[in-house]
Order: sequence, then structure tokens, then C-alpha cells
Amino acid sequence: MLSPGDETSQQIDQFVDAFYERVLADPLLAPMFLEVARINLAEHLPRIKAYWRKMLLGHSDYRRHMMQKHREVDAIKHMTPEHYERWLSLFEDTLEKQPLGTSSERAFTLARRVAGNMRQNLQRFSG
Ligand code: HEM
Repeated sequence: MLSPGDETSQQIDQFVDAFYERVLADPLLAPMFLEVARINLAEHLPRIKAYWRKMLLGHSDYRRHMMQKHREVDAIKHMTPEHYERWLSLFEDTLEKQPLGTSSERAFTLARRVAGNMRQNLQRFSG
């Protein structure tokens, strides 16, 4: 039998796959991943899944400095307010189609908060 954590863990996998399908098809966001960061999807997706398992289930398998990664991306191509808005709106849309059960609302609250911190952290005079 699945424990509630196992169920959410599977939902996280499905959610992240669906979210990245949207992100990588988005003309504003896709170049950040594919041209600026040149991610290897086979390495990247498990990290994103581990990140959300940490955030939502308290698992400890994500131990990287995600803010530093975004600083490196931002240094090459600035992440503008439009990028954050698009990222959050795709995240929210995906949650509607691929919900995280009882964790959906918390996931969106966390995403908004992290995006807000990131935006402040990487702020430039140009916005
Ligand atoms: C403007 C919005 C965002 C953009 C354009 C963006 C873009 C990226 C890119 C290009 C990478 C790959 C970096 C690399 O491997 O070199 C990345 C990694 C990542 N992003 Fe974002 N991101 C955004 C917002 C967020 C937010 C709000 C979160 C969390 C709530 C998040 C979570 C992560 C995580 C966990 C990684 C993996 C870092 C690692 O351990 O390698 N991102 N992001």
C-alpha cells in the first residue's frame, strides 16, 4: 500500500515532467534552459524532482545551491520580470492539470515565495 508521501512523490514526478514540457516549449523560457544553461535534461529533471520532494515532503536528497545556479544563468542572460511571470503562470497552469493533491496550494505558495526572493536577490538597476 502507498503511504501519502509515496503518492505525493509520484505526483511530483508527473507534475515536474508536465511542467518542463511546457517550459521547454515556451519561446521566452526555453532559451534560458537550452541555450544559456544548456541543461542535460536527464540530469536536470531528477534534480528538480528532488528539490520539490525536499520542499513538499522534507526529503533530504536535494543538497545543491539553486540560487547560485540562477545567479550564473542571470549573469549570462538577465532574468526579467517577464521571465518570472511566465515561469509562475506555467507552474500554476500545470498544477491545475497535474495537481499535487493536498500539496498543490503549498507548492504554488512556495514557488511564488522562492521566485520573489530570487528576483530580489538577482535584482539589477535595469529591473
Ligand atoms: C524566471 C524564472 C526562472 C528561470 C528562467 C529559471 C531557469 C533555470 C535554469 C536555466 C536552470 C538550469 C541551471 C543550470 O543547470 O545551469 C534552473 C535550475 C533550477 N531551477 Fe530555475 N528558473 C526560474 C525560477 C525558478 C524557481 C522560482 C524555482 C523554485 C521554486 C526554480 C528551481 C530550480 C531548481 C531547483 C534548479 C536546479 C538547480 C540545480 O541544482 O542544478 N527555478 N532554473
